[in-house]
Amino acid sequence: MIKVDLSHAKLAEDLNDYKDKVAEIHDMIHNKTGAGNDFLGWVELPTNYDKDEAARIKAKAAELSKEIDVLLVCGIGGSYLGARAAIEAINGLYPTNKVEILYIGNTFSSTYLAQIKEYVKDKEFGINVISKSGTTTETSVAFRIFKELLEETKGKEVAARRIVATTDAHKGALKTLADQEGYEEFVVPDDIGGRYSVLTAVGLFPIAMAGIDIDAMMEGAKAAQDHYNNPDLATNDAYKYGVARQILGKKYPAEMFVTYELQLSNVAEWWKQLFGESEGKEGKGILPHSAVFSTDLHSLGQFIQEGSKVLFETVLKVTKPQLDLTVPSDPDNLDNLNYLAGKTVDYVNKRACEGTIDAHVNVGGVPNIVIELDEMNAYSFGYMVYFFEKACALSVYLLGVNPFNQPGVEVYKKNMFKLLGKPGYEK
Ligand SMILES: O=P(O)(O)OC[C@H]1O[C@H](O)[C@H](O)[C@@H](O)[C@@H]1O
Repeated sequence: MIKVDLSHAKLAEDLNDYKDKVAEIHDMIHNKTGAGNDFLGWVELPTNYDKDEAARIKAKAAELSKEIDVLLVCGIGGSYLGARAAIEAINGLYPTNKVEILYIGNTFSSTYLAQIKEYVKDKEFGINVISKSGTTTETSVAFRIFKELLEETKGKEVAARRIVATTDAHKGALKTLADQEGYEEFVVPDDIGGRYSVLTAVGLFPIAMAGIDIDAMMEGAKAAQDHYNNPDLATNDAYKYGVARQILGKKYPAEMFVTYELQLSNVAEWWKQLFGESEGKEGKGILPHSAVFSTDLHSLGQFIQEGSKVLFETVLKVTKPQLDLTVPSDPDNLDNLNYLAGKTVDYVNKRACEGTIDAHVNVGGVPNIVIELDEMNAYSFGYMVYFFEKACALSVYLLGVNPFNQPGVEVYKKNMFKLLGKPGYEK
């Protein structure tokens, strides 16, 4: 399903030197003995996720899909990126499923929110409000605005039926509100942090609303859980990737995650939070960056090829496209393109990928890690998520950092609260 190719990575160290350390960290993860060990619920989630809740998710999604045309997914960071990554990667950017999925709660941009308000005001819409803490300000502000709109246009009873809250099982403002209003509630497990939560209700409900098979996604994740439950660096590709990026990280401050499909740009955003928030602390970490090729080769390609040597690339290559087209033959051939007639567009895309890797690695001196995924569907998405989660935990432990906290995120919030006059933050 996933193959990691390090033949273009130009590693300055032997992977094998990390064998013992990796086996040790594998034990730390599985025996929960490392820093942040109360956030390791994702490790066995594909096996022991709440099946009753999954059934409720499917039932509510089926029921709500009959009633609404637009679902507003109201969350930020780990509370929306995974769902968005999955929905776009699997359904594409112009999907045919009945319910349109839009994202709010991920910004204070008044223009963005006002435009969405205008767009949905005469439509049949519902809201999935998602927040582990239940107090994130971006999410709370957007939810208040759209809850009011829904209640005003449809009445409180219909609104309560069309609002689904995904939050902590026991505490937080959103939990209190959901209990009081009688919303359908789903749970963010205590032992799973936001950036590791896509395979919980956080991701599964919006993904189900997009018409995607969440059982297949969890089966894919389970296959990856079994496959990567293996301390042997020589055969565990998730660990190979985790180690390789740390070896490269000693020389290069940035890692550029590259895909060749526009619909994977939010997989990159999800990946950036996963690695950036897990690793960027104590003055350490590789800056996670991303690009979609060949699109960005026409903007960033020059820098990558010949600019300062600050990055290595991690290329996610999906072998089989979901759809394909053939370049037509043209008798006049005025555009001189007949040499491609009869070839598929994906054939061209793959040659662009091969040519770019060769140019960047062998001419530009930019190391490439290539991660090959055979296809993109619900099953393989679940598999891929688990692969990156496991690789991330290993990689960040290898750096000597707790992968599961994010103390730095609070600093801007405190400043903002002070400036906004939030009670308790005045001085
Ligand atoms: O789910 P929430 O509690 O609303 O949090 C949403 C996001 O914002 C926080 O500030 C954290 O940095 C993220 O890790 C989290 O995913």
